[in-house]
Amino acid sequence: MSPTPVKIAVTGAAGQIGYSLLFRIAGGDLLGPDTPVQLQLLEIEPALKSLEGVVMELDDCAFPLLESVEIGSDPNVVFEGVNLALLVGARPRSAGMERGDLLEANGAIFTAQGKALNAVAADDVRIGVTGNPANTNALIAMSNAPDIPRDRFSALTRLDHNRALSQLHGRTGVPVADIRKVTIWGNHSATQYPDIFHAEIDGRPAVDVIDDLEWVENTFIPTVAKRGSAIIDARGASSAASAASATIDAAHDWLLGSQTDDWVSMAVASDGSYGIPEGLIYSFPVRTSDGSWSIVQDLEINDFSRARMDATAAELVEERDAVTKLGLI
Ligand SMILES: NC(=O)c1ccc[n+]([C@@H]2O[C@H](COP(=O)([O-])OP(=O)(O)OC[C@H]3O[C@@H](n4cnc5c(N)ncnc54)[C@H](O)[C@@H]3O)[C@@H](O)[C@H]2O)c1
Ligand SMILES: O=C(O)C[C@H](O)C(=O)O
Repeated sequence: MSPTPVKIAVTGAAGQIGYSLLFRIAGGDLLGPDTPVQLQLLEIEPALKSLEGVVMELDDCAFPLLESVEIGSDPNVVFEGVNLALLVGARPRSAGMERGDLLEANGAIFTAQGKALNAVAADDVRIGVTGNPANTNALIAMSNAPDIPRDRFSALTRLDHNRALSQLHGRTGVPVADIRKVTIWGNHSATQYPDIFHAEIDGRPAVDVIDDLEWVENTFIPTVAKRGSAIIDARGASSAASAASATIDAAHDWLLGSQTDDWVSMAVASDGSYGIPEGLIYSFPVRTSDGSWSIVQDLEINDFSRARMDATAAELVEERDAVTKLGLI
């Protein structure tokens, strides 16, 4: 008997990330080669025609695992029974738009989507937020879905984690598979803190292998933290295929588990670990297994790390205060 199909919702499905993400999911990259998937795709009304074209292409791939595709613009219909919701669609920042305007525009989207998930998603639903500002969008969705346990929400910092691995590989030549225990702390923004003080490269402490704290502080950290902007400058559009790939990595590891001798970075509701205010959606080092995650505990935090972890937490507190003032949470 073939396994039960998994219903996966993707929002912003006609967008750039969607154009990579949907094909990877349908090809089995998220849940493996034995699990059929049913895609339930949400877009705004004006983008539905374009999404129809994407669905024609999905059909034309004849993916053996893709059981069905439904599209629509009403989250209360599209989220019906979903086991996994990947919230990618968001309003991009346009010229002259302030951070507060972006929070407000996206706040409306994530309020409605949180309520819809609360009403119609499956009991085992997991929700991954990629659309920016990802951490605070996840906070808004979580706050508007009181019946869904808080540990079912996460925001994407896996792209930052992967970027950190790649930079360390570039510096040392060691394959990314042999670089472990890198952490992204905090917000998916330029204040994030990519931390290598617990990392291992080829089984040795990363700081010993790198042996250049000036490079860590002035090259590694800013390169990872500002990589999104560098890609926008180069491509004229924000990262899409790499963001889709990280969205897949994050959901795959969440649902199927991550390696026990490593960890991944995921922005999840803080339980107060490491002194981070309770309830903030903050990126921590986590271990995952079978649809659950736990924050890696008892890492020693030096003064250099503490200052950066607190600075990115402060930005998230500001964002939380702004959306609280707007009545979104
Ligand atoms: N967390 C990360 O690592 C990361 C990385 C890259 C991009 N992003 C963010 O991901 C988001 C999507 O990026 P993209 O390149 O695909 O953008 P895009 O503009 O190409 O696509 C976004 C899509 O979302 C749709 N959309 C807007 N409002 C919607 C709503 N209420 N319901 C459903 N769909 C809606 C739009 O119609 C559009 O098709 C952006 O917010 C971007 O900043 C996050
Ligand atoms: O869309 C952006 O602002 C950048 C994006 O979040 C990224 O990290 O590539």
